[in-house]
Amino acid sequence: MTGPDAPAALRATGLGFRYRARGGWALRDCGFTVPSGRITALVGRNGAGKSTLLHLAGGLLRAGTGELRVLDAVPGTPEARARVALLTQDKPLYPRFTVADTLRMGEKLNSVWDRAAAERTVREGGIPLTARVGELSPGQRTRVALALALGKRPELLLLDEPMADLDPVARGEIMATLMTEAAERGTSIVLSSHVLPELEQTCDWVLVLRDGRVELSEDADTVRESHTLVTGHADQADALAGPHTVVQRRASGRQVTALVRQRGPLRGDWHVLRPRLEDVLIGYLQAGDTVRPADAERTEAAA
Ligand SMILES: Nc1ncnc2c1ncn2[C@@H]1O[C@H](COP(=O)(O)OP(=O)(O)OP(=O)(O)O)[C@@H](O)[C@H]1O
Repeated sequence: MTGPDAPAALRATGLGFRYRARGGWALRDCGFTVPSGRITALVGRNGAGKSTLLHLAGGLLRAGTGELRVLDAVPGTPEARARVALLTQDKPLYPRFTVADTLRMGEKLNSVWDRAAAERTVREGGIPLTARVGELSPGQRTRVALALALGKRPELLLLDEPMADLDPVARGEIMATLMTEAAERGTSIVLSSHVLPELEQTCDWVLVLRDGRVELSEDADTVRESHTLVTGHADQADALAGPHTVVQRRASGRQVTALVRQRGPLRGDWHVLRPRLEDVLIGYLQAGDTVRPADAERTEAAA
């Protein structure tokens, strides 16, 4: 179901998780909503918490604090398992099975099964149904694992770096398959990836994690439109941290370049560029020197 009454694909409140009772937090105080029917780019640097979030959503881990819901269901319950498919990075498949055996297993394990969709995904990669899984390349195994996930006809498809070991042609094909899934069936897709240019064309929602916290969960067009890349004389840099949020700032001599979440007109003499989604995401990933309005106010108060 899509539309305004559709349940959110993912909804988190105060979500936290740590792998060991006294270990660090892999996710901390995460609150966000990803609407259904979207293709979501889950982005963050290594160790940001992307796999942890997907494993929680897929029911492989249980939330430590707070709450996570998938399509309004508790992850890991029979209701959620029937509607959600998760493709993990390790893609667990039986190496002794042939591809045909693997798809037959998918058919047996799932109450809904679309054999044609599963076989098409495999065939598009030129993988014979008689091939043994253990003798496939990592990219070919990815395709078989994806065929299992798609055959299940999930309402929510969670993909942890699905493109990592695919060749460029296969990446394009898989992206096209995912876009068709979303457009024709309203499937919600959340995919983690480090390949930002590929996300630009495909994704219409972005979820950015940094150090286990949510930095951004927003419509991709809104993200593009609300950010600007500005360049100008460093003297006027302080004027940026007024109503705006300086996501990232880089100085070079007397010039400063900043990615700004703009709220209202800019004061000062700035050369302004509209960034690509990729530029905005990189800005958030690099944002060690973030200056927010609140930070600026604290700095001013302390001065
Ligand atoms: N099995 C585990 N045991 C203990 N700590 C873990 C485990 N898996 C992940 N972590 C820790 O949890 C944090 C989040 O890791 P996670 O794998 O979710 O990040 P990620 O964003 O998926 O990273 P990457 O881009 O490298 O795949 C990291 O600090 C990591 O060291």
